[in-house]
Amino acid sequence: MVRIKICGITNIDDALAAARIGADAIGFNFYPKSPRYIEPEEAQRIAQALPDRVLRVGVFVNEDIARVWEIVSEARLQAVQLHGDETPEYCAALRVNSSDSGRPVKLIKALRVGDGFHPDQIAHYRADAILLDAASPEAYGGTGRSFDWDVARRAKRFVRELFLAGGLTPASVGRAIAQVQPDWVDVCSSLESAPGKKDRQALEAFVRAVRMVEGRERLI
Ligand SMILES: O=C(O)c1ccccc1NCC(=O)[C@H](O)[C@H](O)COP(=O)(O)O
Repeated sequence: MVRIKICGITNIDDALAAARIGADAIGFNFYPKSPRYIEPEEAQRIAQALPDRVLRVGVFVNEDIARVWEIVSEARLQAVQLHGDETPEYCAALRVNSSDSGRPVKLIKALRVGDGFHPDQIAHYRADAILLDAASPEAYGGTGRSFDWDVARRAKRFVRELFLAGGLTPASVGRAIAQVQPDWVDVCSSLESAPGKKDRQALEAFVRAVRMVEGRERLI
């Protein structure tokens, strides 16, 4: 079963709607330059209103490790998504410090697929999961750009758990799943009516498209 992560949640209405419609994970963005930035205190308030089954993920870009753990603890996150230029050494150091949080926190390393990408890179990261996103000169993520899914398909054998991201839409996600067979699909901008604000119909259409490809559309 492919799981669904809805990223860039900034308000409780969108969070609860995403959970109700069937999201398996919610992403909170703690990169101050993102139009989807959320204060840790607000993320905590939203996180505690979500059903337990929904994974709370914090998205970070080149953040100081101590600050990452501060936010993990404050917002009671269950996963950290590193979406910047974090090195394998940074990931290893973050892992060592993870014992400070007193509970297991999933580490997701995002890699951007552009000209310089090679699946061999993946082996260098001690992460629980790898997220593949499109590279862009303009922004680290949330760009709505996609990349050649065949790269993701080939990279899958190097990965314990794969998140497929980058420009997925209700219309394209079915084909992406069929081609790549990822463990997760991750989506942000195609479901927005404005940056940081999700569109209810698009959310529903996305979840329905994922369930359809699995041949088990549910009533939502
Ligand atoms: O969404 C952002 O603004 C963002 C900014 C900086 C780093 C990461 C960011 N988003 C991370 C995500 O997980 C997005 O869901 C992923 O990049 C896919 O976005 P989209 O192509 O818009 O579906």
